[in-house]
Amino acid sequence: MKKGDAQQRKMIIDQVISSCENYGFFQIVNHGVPERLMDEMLEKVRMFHEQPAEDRAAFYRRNLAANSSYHSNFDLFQAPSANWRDTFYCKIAPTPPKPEEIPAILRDTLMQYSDHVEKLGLELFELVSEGLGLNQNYLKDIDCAKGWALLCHYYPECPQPELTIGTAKHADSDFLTILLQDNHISALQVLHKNQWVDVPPVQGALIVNLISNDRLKSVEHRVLANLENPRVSVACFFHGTHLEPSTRKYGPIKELLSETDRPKYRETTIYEYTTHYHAKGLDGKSALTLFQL
Ligand SMILES: O=C(O)CCC(=O)C(=O)O
Ligand SMILES: [Fe+2]
Repeated sequence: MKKGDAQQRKMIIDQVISSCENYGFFQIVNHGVPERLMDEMLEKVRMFHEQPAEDRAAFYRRNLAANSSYHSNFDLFQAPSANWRDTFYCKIAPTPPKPEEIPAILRDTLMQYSDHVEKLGLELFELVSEGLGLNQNYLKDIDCAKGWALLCHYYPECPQPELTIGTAKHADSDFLTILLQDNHISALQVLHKNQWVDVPPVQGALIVNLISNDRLKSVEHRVLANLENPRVSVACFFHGTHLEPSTRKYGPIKELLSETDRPKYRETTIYEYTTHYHAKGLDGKSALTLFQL
């Protein structure tokens, strides 16, 4: 991902775009986030979730507008079924968290990891803008990279995994997700041509999802529960202004539309979209349906 070599950059962009067009995600290894830090992040997330309940309780809250929260199933009261997972959620930008909003056991590692992810996120928005034939700063200029949050998931081992699910089928609610998954357990699946396909962990790799006017697929995915061991993952959601009030409207990018490529969705604000996504919960249906034209 080094800048400079124009031909190499073009090749990376082509791969990113074609992978997103065909599969809705891609895996990257040469991303600038040190492997040592990725492993440390997964380990610290595991340690946080495996502390005695009284040490975790201070962070327990269900308010998704809070700067940080620790909860089991953000959509517990909305979705038709619960997922077998707990999550520590922390907003990173535009306003960085106060130290006391992050559990001490995670604090330093989480901040170091987020510095690297933020740089990678910005670079990915540039590459994707360019790949779509837009100005390099297009997606950044419309605030896609303005706000983001980190979700530290923990999927406890499950005595009867066939009766439940780690994360129900969904497409992410943000512009771009950077996912770090456990090195030891293959549980993530993506829906490709109506079939669930495993995305086994690759040492040192990060997974990236995107959303768009159906040109770059917003891939549907899920996580299976498993019997043997707890599984840990860290999802970084670049979701713009999220639940903060903003009147900026988002819709299919006008510069990419034509007589033959008409808008498939109406415009909406990030607030409206996010509120709808949360109210619906992970019910297996696409949140985009409401906005379809
Ligand atoms: O745990 C994972 O690997 C995926 C989590 C996920 O899909 C999400 O947070 O949206
Ligand atoms: Fe997801």
